[in-house]
Amino acid sequence: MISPASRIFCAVDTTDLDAARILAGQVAGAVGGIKLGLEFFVAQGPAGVRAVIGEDGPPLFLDLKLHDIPNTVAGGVRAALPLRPAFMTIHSSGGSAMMRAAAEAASVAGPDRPKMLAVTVLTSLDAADLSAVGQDAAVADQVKRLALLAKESGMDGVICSPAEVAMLRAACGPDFILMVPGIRPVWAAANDQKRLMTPAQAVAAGADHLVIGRPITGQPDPAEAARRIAAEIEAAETGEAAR
Ligand SMILES: O=c1ccn([C@@H]2O[C@H](COP(=O)(O)O)[C@@H](O)[C@H]2O)c(=O)[nH]1
Repeated sequence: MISPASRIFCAVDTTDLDAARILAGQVAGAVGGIKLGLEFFVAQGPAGVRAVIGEDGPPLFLDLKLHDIPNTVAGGVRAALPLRPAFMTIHSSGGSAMMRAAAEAASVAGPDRPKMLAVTVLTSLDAADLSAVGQDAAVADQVKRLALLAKESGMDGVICSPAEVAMLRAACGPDFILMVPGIRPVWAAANDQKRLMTPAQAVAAGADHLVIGRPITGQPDPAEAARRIAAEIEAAETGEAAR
């Protein structure tokens, strides 16, 4: 069974290289991997990623959320392969041809290729936000539609909110990876996240991995916060097993 700590990818969202290295060092051993995304990558680029992860560092989730025409996204994926990410993201709303091109580009790396994940509906959006951009489907229906398209288009999994995990696990099967942000322990602030649940609820619903930033990185002792979250997941899992 996958350990609670190894499910957690800590989102290191900063522009500062030293701060990122310190955070990654602090949470090493308390989480399963490090997520570096837009904010860090724009500021520090591939060299910064290498400086944080190192040669034999933790699994890297490179969350660039690529969204462009198929040729450009495929080029972006190929350019990221030397960083050896375990996971990469593109936007499912870029469409099937874009996702297929990305999957094909990743496959060049062979068995060590990154697992390709498609963002469905950002966890910061609710029904009113979707409606404002012309999408009047219920959020869960839109997430399901995009996840099924992602699966058909060769994606290994999706990014979804914890609220859609149980539904997607049933719709997409046991092997489709569900990487889940919008995670908030009861003791953490929601910030800009709108579709959220606790870590224990997300894992109980069937999430494979949890992406957690501010509830860990905003604490005075990030490692202690990560361990606290892992303990909450473990308590829920043990309780479930005992029932
Ligand atoms: O729908 C999405 C997709 C990605 N994210 C990313 O996850 C982390 C969450 O950070 P918190 O501080 O725990 O809110 C962040 O890096 C986002 O870019 C997401 O939140 N929602």
